[in-house]
Amino acid sequence: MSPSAYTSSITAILSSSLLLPSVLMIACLLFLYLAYRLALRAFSSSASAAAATAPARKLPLPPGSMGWPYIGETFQLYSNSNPNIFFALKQKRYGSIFKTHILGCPCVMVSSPEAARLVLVTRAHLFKPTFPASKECMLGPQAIFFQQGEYHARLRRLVLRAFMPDGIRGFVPNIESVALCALRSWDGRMVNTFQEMKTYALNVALLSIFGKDEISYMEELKQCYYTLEKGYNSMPINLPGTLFHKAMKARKQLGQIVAKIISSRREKKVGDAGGLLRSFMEAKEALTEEQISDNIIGVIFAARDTTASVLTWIVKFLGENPAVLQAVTEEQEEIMNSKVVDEEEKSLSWADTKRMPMTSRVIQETMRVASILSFTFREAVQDVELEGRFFFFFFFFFFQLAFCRVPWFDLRLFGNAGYLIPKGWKVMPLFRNIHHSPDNFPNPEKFDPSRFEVSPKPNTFMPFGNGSHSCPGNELAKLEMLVLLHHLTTKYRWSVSGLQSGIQFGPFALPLNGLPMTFSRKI
Ligand code: HEM
Repeated sequence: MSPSAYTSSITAILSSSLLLPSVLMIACLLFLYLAYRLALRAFSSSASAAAATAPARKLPLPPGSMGWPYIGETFQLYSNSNPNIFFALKQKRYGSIFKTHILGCPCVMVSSPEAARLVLVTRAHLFKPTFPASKECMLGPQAIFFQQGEYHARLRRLVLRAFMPDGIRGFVPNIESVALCALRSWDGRMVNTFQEMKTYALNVALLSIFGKDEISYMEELKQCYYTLEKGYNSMPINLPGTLFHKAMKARKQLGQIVAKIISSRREKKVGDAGGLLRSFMEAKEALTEEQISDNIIGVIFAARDTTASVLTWIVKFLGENPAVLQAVTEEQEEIMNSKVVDEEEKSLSWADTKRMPMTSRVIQETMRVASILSFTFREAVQDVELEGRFFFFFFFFFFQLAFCRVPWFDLRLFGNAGYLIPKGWKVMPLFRNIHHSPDNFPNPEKFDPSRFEVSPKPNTFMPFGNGSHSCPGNELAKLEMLVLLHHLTTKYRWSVSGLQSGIQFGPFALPLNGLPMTFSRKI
């Protein structure tokens, strides 16, 4: 091939519409990679001055302030009854990753979807779950929340087996009975919505744990659980007379009740009652009675206030948004009418609960707006370097070129080359900030279920967490909410008692005073 022919064929290839963007892209990627390496080196050298006193640090700590010695910024966090105000102010000032110091612990708070995913999913092995020791001994040190590694994976398989659709679909008629019974008991009364929803959620949790047939010991078990619960947020002082002491005693009794249920099941060889206990008892690698009871108590704890808070918010939001309530009621009435045979209403089925898209969107939007779990806690098990945003830039740039769009540059992406999270520091992914960011959800304070007609951007909607510790009870939670809402909207109307607005935290976000309401039957 002559040089001129060679040159012209290269020109022809280069000018072809497919290759030119690719060459440009490779050149840009190379350029950005070099820039990234240079930035990393710059950070290393700026940190080297401190290397004589501290271990070599490649990256700086995140921006933020650490407050006073030991107490840190605890007062700033608790000076307002709403901790989200503290988080939002910090985020505005320092960006989506910032450091602070709360209750004697240095913390890094993360509120970008990418950083939260990194902590909870892609590098989850570098961050262990962490709870105050008093909470751990109250719920049971062998409960799933506190575990990592093989034991955690084993427990999680057993819990998921009980709470995945196949494990719970058979419970729909039983959950429906529990819902109808609850609604009947509210009829014509002024009730504290949250307290009533707690009773409903507890009954559903016990059903899903002990199965349809288990009725012995249930009252005793509930009474012990109520005492345990009262001590959960108390000062951890284990002296006779204190709430904490009573709670620890109740915890011991709960363990004994679970042991009695296990042994009576073994004697009777009850096999088909279903539920979590059955899943635990049929584990290939047997669990001890203590492990079973720690996890049963833990699951009751995880299932109850969470679901009850979301249900309380749903009742509030539906009451405040008549058009949405109307749409939900119409959807539910259509299902109800399709279930009437010979003037009798048949039980809901699992398939019916899959025909409730509008109601499901209301649940999703409620979980986003209310974000009842504003954040979760992890602890860095070693020094962890959070890479900068160059990685995301690569991805983004590639995407732009691949789809032949005009590349645009978000300068914030050049903002940093990364941060160091030192070993032992707490790390808090801030779910609520992610759910309330206008970048992820336009007009975020507005209750608008229609936004869920399209799926949210990846990692921006995490009401059930993310990764290996994400909520294994999410299918059950959604199911029990749908069943209750079916009967609530088709058969009852409700109104707020008294002028009360506002939020309380205890520890979940809740309408003020648990939302006192009057419910009455429609016909
Ligand atoms: C609307 C109700 C619920 C919400 C919003 C919710 C939310 C969450 C979240 C965010 C986590 C992850 C926490 C973390 O990563 O640190 C979690 C974990 C967990 N949830 Fe739920 N949950 C709900 C209902 C339930 C129910 C009904 C059950 C059981 C029947 C349950 C059982 C659990 C368990 C056992 C874990 C710990 C999982 C592990 O550590 O591997 N939750 N939940």
